[in-house]
Amino acid sequence: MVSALQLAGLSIRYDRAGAEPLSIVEDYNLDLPAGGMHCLAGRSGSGKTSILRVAAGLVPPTAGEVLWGGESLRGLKDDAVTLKRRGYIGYLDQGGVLVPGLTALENVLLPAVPTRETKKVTALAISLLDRLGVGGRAGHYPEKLSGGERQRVALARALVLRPRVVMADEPTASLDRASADSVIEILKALTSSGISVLVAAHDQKLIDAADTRTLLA
Ligand SMILES: Nc1ncnc2c1ncn2[C@@H]1O[C@H](COP(=O)(O)OP(=O)(O)OP(=O)(O)O)[C@@H](O)[C@H]1O
Repeated sequence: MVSALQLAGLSIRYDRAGAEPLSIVEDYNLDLPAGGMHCLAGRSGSGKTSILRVAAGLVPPTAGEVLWGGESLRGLKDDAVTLKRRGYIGYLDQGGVLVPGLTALENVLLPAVPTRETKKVTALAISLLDRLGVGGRAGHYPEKLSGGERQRVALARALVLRPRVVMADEPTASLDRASADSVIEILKALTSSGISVLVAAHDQKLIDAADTRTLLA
């Protein structure tokens, strides 16, 4: 069966003026099946976000390749990667940042702006907010939401285009234990519906919840 996400022989290196390049990973491999959950763990600065960004096709690797559903991103132009990403990857930034002047529902609808299926997408956005337990907050602005609620709204936004793979950067950071636990439950529920999850985490409970993990040095 084709992996939902594959990182093959991946190297990520940053050039540094007057110093040796900073190597994040060298010849790193990851095979994430449909419905699998993998966690990138490691100290702050070990490279979790760097790997997520490369895996999401936001930045090309120094070497190696990224494959989504068996299709390599190598050689694709930025526009083509962006288009492919829209239908395939849902990305949840660190901190679940929302746009301040927009309601929770409007934030969730943002990735769908270029689509013409407004009614259908709005119905899906409302049902996602409901399922994530923040349906009653749809009309609220981000400053009126708790950290846990903002994180769920950001997760609904990452899901609104029905991605096959969700990538989440420390989705439980800065949440109290109860909110963090419910985000973990939601991520596990996604995997039960066949969505693959790649997370970066410090949170030991989230690390333990994953099927497989990489500990970055
Ligand atoms: N574009 C870049 N150019 C140069 N160095 C970078 C770049 N992006 C990240 N780095 C460096 O690479 C290292 C890894 O950063 P990264 O954000 O991937 O780590 P992280 O494990 O996600 O950290 P945290 O847990 O604090 O979020 C850090 O030393 C960072 O300063």
